Order: sequence, then structure tokens, then C-alpha cells
Amino acid sequence: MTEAPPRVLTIAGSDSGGGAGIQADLRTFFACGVHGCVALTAVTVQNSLGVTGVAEIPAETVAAQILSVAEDIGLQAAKTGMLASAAIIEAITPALDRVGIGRGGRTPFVVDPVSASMHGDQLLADSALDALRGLLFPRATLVTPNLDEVRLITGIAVEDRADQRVAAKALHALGPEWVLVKGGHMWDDPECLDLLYDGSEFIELPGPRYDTRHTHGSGDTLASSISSALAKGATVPEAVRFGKDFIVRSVAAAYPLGAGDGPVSPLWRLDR
Ligand SMILES: Nc1ncnc2c1ncn2[C@@H]1O[C@H](COP(=O)(O)OP(=O)(O)OP(=O)(O)O)[C@@H](O)[C@H]1O
Ligand SMILES: Cc1ncc(CO)c(N)n1
Repeated sequence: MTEAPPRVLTIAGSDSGGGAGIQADLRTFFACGVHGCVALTAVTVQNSLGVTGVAEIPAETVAAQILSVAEDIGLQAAKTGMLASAAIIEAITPALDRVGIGRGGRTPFVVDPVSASMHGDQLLADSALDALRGLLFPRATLVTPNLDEVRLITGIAVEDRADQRVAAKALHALGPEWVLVKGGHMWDDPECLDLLYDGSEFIELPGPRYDTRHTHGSGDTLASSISSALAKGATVPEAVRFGKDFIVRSVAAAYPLGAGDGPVSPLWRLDR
């Protein structure tokens, strides 16, 4: 019998098109050699053109999924994606504390503050922003906002690398141990610079910018690959460097799907 691989939990929504959400997370976990567990928050009716419906899972069922897998299977890291509502954030917070996920506990916790799809469809209620800031940010080992999320959370409109540093400081003041301000939406930046900050040191992670519209699921894939590396014992800077390399390869292997935006491919290592 072989030993179980590290286990990583995603607390996130389903994308019926299979490109983002838990589907991207599970493909990434598989590719990174960890076992993926899921606390499903919502079912989205979604394809390559956008989201046309959302059905939320009852908040107590989301919390119960976390307790069920943490207490039996055991977790070495956890991440969030689409959390949908304040009720879900408020319900999962005591569950996270009970099983030691996040700061003060043993298990690294990556908070990807997903607020909208790449088409601008809302995935987090406006009324949930206070709960995200007040309950989840202080518990996070790492937060990974894109620039739209930075603006929603801090009010700062990032246009260049100087703004990115100002935003990283404002986000760090909300309590997470580390902040990764993603540069995918800094459209004039040819390097897609992601900026990592722990309150004292800035670490710049440049990469190529591929000329493609097929980046659906890029944020989820990045956060899941970082979480996988943390589960294997990497430090946060090591895990983020691993994740950046992983997402660059996944964007390079992205494929068209449907009439809109195709998904990145976390399974770039496999022959097709
Ligand atoms: N065209 C691209 N070429 C290479 N890397 C990219 C490209 N677009 C995004 N990335 C990288 O992908 C990761 C996710 O970045 P982004 O800022 O787009 O997040 P996101 O908006 O949360 O993603 P999504 O909502 O599409 O899942 C970052 O590491 C970013 O640098
Ligand atoms: C369910 C879901 N989660 C996350 C995203 C963001 O990529 C999406 N489009 N759909």
C-alpha cells in the first residue's frame, strides 16, 4: 500500500463549463500530485460566454463539508474561490477555526477573493465584502486578489507598478500574512507582473504575457497550484514561485472552447 498524498481543500463554486471554479482546482491538484477535497459553495450555470445562473448551497452545508473532510481525511492546505454570500463566509469561519485552518492554526490558508467572472458576472454579493475583509483576510496565510478585487476591497485603482505596491500595503493592513497582487489585468504591462508582499519585503514575479483571450480559470489555477506547494511544505515565496511557473505553462497550453473564452490547461504536462 502506498501512503496518501497531501490533501488540499477548495471551498469554491462549480463552473458547468468546466474551465474555472472547482473543476480548475481539482485538475490543478491532480497535476500537482495532491489529493483534492471540495466544500462546494454554489452551482453556477456557466459557459465560455458567461454566467447565467447561480444556485447557492446552504451555508451550514458548506461548513459541514469542511468539518467532514478535515476531521476524517485531514488537510495540509486549504483555499477559497467563489464564496457567493456573507452567510457562507460567516458560517465557514468557526469551522475553519475548529479544524485549525488559517493563521493561528496548523493549516496554510490561501484566500482567493473571487468577486466576478472574467466576463464581469458577479460571484460574490456586495454585502459580503465586509465579511471577506473582516473575517477571512485576518485568517489568511496568503490573499491573491486580481486588480478588480483590489479596487473593490481597498478602493485603490491600480494602473501601474507603483500603484501595485500601494495596494499591497493597504491589503496587508487588513491582516493577511502575505499578499499577492496579481498583474494579469495590468494590460499595459508586458510582463504580467505579480507582486508578493509580507509587510516588509516586496518580491516581484514577472512572466510572459501571452496574446490570448483563453485565460478562463487562470486565477483559480494559480491559487490551487500555490496551495498544493504549501501542502507539500514549501514556504510562501517558494510556493508562489512554483505557482507562477505553473500558471504560465497552463496559459501557454490554454485551448479554445465554445464561442467565448477558453480555459487554461493545468494538465499541460500530459500529452493530448
Ligand atoms: N495573458 C496572460 N499570459 C500569461 N500570464 C497571464 C495572462 N493573464 C493572466 N496571467 C497570469 O495568470 C494569473 C492570474 O492572473 P489574473 O490577474 O488574470 O487573475 P484573475 O483575474 O483572478 O483570473 P481569472 O478571473 O481569469 O481566473 C497571474 O499569475 C497572471 O500574471
Ligand atoms: C465557479 C467559478 N469560480 C471562479 C471563477 C473565476 O474564474 C468562475 N468564473 N466561476
